[in-house]
Amino acid sequence: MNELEIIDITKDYGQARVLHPVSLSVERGEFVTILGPSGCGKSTLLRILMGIGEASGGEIHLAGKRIDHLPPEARDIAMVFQSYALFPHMSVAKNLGFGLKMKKVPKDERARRIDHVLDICNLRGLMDRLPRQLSGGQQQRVALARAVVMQPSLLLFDEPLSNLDAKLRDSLRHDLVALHRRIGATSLYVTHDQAEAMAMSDRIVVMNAGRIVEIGTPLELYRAPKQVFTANFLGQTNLLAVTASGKEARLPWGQVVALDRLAAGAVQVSVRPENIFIDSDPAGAAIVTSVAFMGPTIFYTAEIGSISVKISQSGGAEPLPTGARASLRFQGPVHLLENRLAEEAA
Ligand SMILES: Nc1ncnc2c1ncn2[C@@H]1O[C@H](COP(=O)(O)OP(=O)(O)OP(=O)(O)O)[C@@H](O)[C@H]1O
Repeated sequence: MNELEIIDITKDYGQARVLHPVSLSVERGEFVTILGPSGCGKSTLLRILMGIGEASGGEIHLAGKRIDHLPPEARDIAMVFQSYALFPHMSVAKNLGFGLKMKKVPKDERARRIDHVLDICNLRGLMDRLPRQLSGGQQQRVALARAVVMQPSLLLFDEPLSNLDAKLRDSLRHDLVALHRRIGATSLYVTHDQAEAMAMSDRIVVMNAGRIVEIGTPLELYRAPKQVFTANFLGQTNLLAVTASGKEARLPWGQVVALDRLAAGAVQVSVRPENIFIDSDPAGAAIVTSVAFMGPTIFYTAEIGSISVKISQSGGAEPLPTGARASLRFQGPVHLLENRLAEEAA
């Protein structure tokens, strides 16, 4: 059964529509990420879910109950904020107990629950500290524990790791997903960081300009994106204009490849840099225009006529020099892209 149902939620500011009808179902226990660039409407949607922002239309159902008309405290949702939002004058233990006290949870039940989250969030030794006596990563663990201790039907995360350095972010990312699985929570996580979304999520919801562009598992969206926006936003890609005939198309370097469905005429395909192989070839159609050695990978750009192609090669080959002639060979799936957003905007 779906734990969360968002049905045709819209948001208008005066004449400006910042959320077009957005619908999304999240299953119980799922970890779903909303991924999109700044200004796409992620925070607006989160605020509406939380009840701190009002929708212009639509419905929200959580655990079988309609909640969009309820105040935040009656929604059974807990949120972890980017800024931690801990009470500065309260110890860790008091921060964890505050929400439970407000909900009039009996004292012994409170103590039991706090005891449990201190363990699972690895905070046992810090329970008497004030927030200012904690590192950023520790504060974020307290913020997470404070949400988890409420045992909500839904956990919301608003870019909770973006204030931390890269290394800490990686390890907290891992802890957070492990905790989500351990407590069997249903989680909706908002980020603009595609690597974070790929690493953590059961499914990713790609948003742009107030609309859901595409929904899928990280693997589906990376390997077989349907929309140009998704192909571009998740990792690096080459968007190539090709001419299709039946189930075949010719890539700019002359190679004929099979398409995943029938098409005719001018179409766009997404070809990932790691699916193109480059070889030194004095008679090749490509000229290497840049080379960046990154340790395990070499990134190239090569030109074929007026088309520039990105290639990434791993496996320890000797880098080709700039200016070298080369031949390119594609291996992997070729997925036709639709351009629904451009059509809608037109
Ligand atoms: N009070 C407001 N009045 C008018 N427009 C607003 C208001 N608040 C937000 N917007 C607009 O709504 C759109 C969505 O904003 P929102 O904050 O949800 O984006 P976001 O995806 O969360 O971006 P970021 O990652 O930068 O926080 C933006 O175009 C923003 O300018």
